[in-house]
Amino acid sequence: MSTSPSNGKIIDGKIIATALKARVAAEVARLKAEHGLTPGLAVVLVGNDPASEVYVRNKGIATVEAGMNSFEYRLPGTASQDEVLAKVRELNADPAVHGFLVQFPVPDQISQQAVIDAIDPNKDADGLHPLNAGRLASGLPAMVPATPEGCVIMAKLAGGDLSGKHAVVIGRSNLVGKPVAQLLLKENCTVTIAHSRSHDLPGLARQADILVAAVGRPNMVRGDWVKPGAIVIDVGINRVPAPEKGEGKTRLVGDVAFDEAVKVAGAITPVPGGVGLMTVACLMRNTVIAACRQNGIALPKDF
Ligand SMILES: Nc1nc(=O)c2c([nH]1)NC[C@@H]1CN(c3ccc(C(=O)N[C@@H](CCC(=O)O)C(=O)O)cc3)C=[N+]21
Repeated sequence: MSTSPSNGKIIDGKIIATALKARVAAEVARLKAEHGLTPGLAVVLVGNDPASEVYVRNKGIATVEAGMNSFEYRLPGTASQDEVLAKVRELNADPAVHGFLVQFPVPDQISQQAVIDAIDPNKDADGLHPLNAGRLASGLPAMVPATPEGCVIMAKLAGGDLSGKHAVVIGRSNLVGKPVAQLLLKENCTVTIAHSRSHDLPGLARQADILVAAVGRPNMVRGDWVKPGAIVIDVGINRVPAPEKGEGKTRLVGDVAFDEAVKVAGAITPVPGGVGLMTVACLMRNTVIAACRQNGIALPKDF
């Protein structure tokens, strides 16, 4: 990417995601012109969680802007697991849908894992199916989860070659912590996965050349957890009360106490305007990758 990745030490997710989405749109145009193929992404939303509504809308807009077909399916919050699985099987069989995801969280009566397991691994836009997780861990071609991919793209733009650097990932979820650790390992980092039971989290974090915070606890990582000059990637998206904006208002904060960490870090992603935007851009890219694999079309090596 030719665009500057950062404005001083703040890694600008808007600039990087915009450049990636433009790259995706160009590839979509080529697929249409040369192969008559329009990639399609479907999103399934169960219930009407307000945050999910925002994300699903953003994904739909980005899909259309990239020139792809966007499909949105809504099921009531009372839907049974069988009803959700029936929708998954329908999308598995729909030739216009090359990638899809079921937006999380799903209501309590539905098993998130059962939903993931039912998705055709080739259409698994989120890269969460155990086959894709295993393929990633084995160094095989896989659908890669979008948020972790976005984290690593940002870290590389800020830090160049990551080889030999110590990456400390705080968080061990299947959605972010584990896959981001795998991707950093692929970049030849020395990787530590830390979590809520780790002894001396601040001490572990201070060893990091690349610190990834993916815990879901607002402002948990303080300025004195950051090694001077480290690259800090903040995956947290936490809504907290913002009385200064008015009664009942909220604002978005990450897992990192930004105002403290920005003084110490060499580079840091903001929230909002950081990793979240890359999640959407990488999801667009995944849809193109899935469409090409399903149709035996080769992508440029640097895509
Ligand atoms: N199956 C599934 N796959 C997901 O990838 C998935 C999911 N479920 N459930 C929820 C999380 C969260 N997520 C985000 C996507 C975009 C932004 C995003 O665009 N953020 C902007 C704006 C945020 C705002 O203003 O609300 C920003 O950070 O600047 C954030 C978060 C995808 N997730």
